[in-house]
Amino acid sequence: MTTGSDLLDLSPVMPVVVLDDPADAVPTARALLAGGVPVIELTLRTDTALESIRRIAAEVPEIVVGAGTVTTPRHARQAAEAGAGFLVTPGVTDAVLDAAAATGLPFLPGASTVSEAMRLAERGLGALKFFPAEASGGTDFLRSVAGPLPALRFCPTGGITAGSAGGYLALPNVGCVGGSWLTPKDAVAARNFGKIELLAKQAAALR
Ligand SMILES: O=C(O)C(=O)C[C@H](O)[C@H](O)COP(=O)(O)O
Repeated sequence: MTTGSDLLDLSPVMPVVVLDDPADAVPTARALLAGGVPVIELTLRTDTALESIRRIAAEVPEIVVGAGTVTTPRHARQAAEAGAGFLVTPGVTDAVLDAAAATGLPFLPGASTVSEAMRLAERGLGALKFFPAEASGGTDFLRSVAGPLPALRFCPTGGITAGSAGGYLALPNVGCVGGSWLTPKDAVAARNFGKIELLAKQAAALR
């Protein structure tokens, strides 16, 4: 896997995962894999996220582990050092773009307007995270941009549910959708990894 576009083809759903306890990282990754989802995005919203990435990269090599919520150049460097296989950002700045490019990792930069998408395309980035998807026009936005920007592919994320994912995945410019619903907080807290596996199985069958 070498490009952002390859990332969009790994699974219909990119699981966006917030973990507080790195002890949950490996079992969560294994549950997703067992359900047929071979990719996991650990958000850098918790202090322990880098340790979770480290553990998954070392102990579950069959899953592609990446870092989400990359909002600073430092995040990009730290995630790469921890063994992340890809980076995802909610939006971009020039500094974050440069730092992400310097890691050499496949990268999904966030965009929510046509101008942002065009600027990223100009830098050779053709696979984008459309965030926040529901708040920024959802499937109507994606249908509209497919006309003027037919080469761009998206991973819409933000407010998408098991129920609304299918509508996004039916669009030709959507590679996958991102969502946190595969790893609900209560299931992680209860260490109910069977529930995560079941949700992953349902997500894997979406396309
Ligand atoms: O953390 C980030 O980098 C983000 O951009 C935000 C997340 O992608 C969304 O919060 C996904 O979460 P849900 O809306 O619950 O599916």
